[in-house]
Amino acid sequence: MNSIKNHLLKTARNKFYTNFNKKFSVSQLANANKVAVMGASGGIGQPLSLLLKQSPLVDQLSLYDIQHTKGVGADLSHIETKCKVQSYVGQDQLLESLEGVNVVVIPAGVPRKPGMTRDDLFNVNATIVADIATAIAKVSPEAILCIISNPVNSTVPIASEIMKKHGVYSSKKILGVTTLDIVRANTFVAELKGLDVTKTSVPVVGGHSGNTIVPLLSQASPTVQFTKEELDSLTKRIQNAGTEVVEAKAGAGSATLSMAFAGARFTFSVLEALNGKQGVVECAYVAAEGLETSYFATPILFGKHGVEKSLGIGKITDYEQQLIQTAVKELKGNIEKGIKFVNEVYKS
Ligand SMILES: NC(=O)c1ccc[n+]([C@@H]2O[C@H](COP(=O)([O-])OP(=O)(O)OC[C@H]3O[C@@H](n4cnc5c(N)ncnc54)[C@H](O)[C@@H]3O)[C@@H](O)[C@H]2O)c1
Ligand SMILES: O=C(O)C[C@H](O)C(=O)O
Repeated sequence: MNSIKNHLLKTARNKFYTNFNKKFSVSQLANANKVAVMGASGGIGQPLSLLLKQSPLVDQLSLYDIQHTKGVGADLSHIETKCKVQSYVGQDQLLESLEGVNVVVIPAGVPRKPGMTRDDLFNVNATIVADIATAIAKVSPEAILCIISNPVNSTVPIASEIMKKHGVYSSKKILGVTTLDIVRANTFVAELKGLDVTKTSVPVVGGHSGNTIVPLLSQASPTVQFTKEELDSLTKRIQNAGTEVVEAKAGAGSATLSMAFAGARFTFSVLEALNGKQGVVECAYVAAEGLETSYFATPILFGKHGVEKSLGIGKITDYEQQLIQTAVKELKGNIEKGIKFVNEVYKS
């Protein structure tokens, strides 16, 4: 009886891992990867850590937060996967939490409430991200940073300026996570056009707030035709999807579960490329060259050291060109604000 039960359990478990690995195309497991989640006890941090704990790509998970990490860590550590979990709580353990990590995912900081813009989070989250980036610069300067904390348009320049101050800056390693915009665009386009969502892919470029989110619907794969009305309403929905969740949560925060999914997908892509997989591409908000702003999200080819190269925005329509013009104006201000904060306001 027991052996039948064991067999069934094993089969179910193997099926789960096979499906999970297929979903995230886990193919390279050779390297030892240690991932830190900063803000691990939060609405995003907890489900994100759960997804990372399940992945064979992650050997060690370091959980850091200013509260509750011991409980989250104890809970996750009972899951029967090979990934080892360590938890760190409070400022005193910040540096220790980053020892030996090669990827740091940062969802630390306050979320929006109805009526707020992402930029309204700047006053609180700028310091949180700057403090964490300072610790990374000191302890794990080689690590790749995946920044989720809003306003991403400013927190990525903030982390970059901190690294520059400490003489450890590499534009290849500081990544703003915009994956949720792509996940949403794929979902909404597939729903509208009756496509298989697992085979639908829409690049989203620019930044990560309102008008700066620019879906390139003309580059959707498979190729789809949209009327002007469809273009307007899809673009608007993708740009406002974060607000849609904030309003539905009515004061209880912003997107957490879909963000954990998107954050895990992004982290797995970064890890796969670190492990040597070729051809890994995700959109990300990174330092840009040859564009109108110094940071811009485009499809990025990842490699063993983070960003291998930007694949650019490709051929776009006049409609998309206009969206980009609007995005650029706002992005420039967001970027300038982040740079100014580190150089004129922040005291580490
Ligand atoms: N990039 C995106 O697409 C995207 C999507 C959703 C949310 N976000 C952003 O992610 C952030 C987190 O959202 P959430 O819903 O998880 O919020 P949350 O309040 O549920 O969790 C945030 C966590 O950060 C922790 N924290 C606060 N200060 C910290 C510090 N100095 N060091 C370490 N941890 C600290 C808190 O204790 C909390 O556990 C917000 O800024 C939100 O706007 C970004
Ligand atoms: O909307 C927010 O404030 C959170 C996040 O940036 C999102 O897009 O869901």
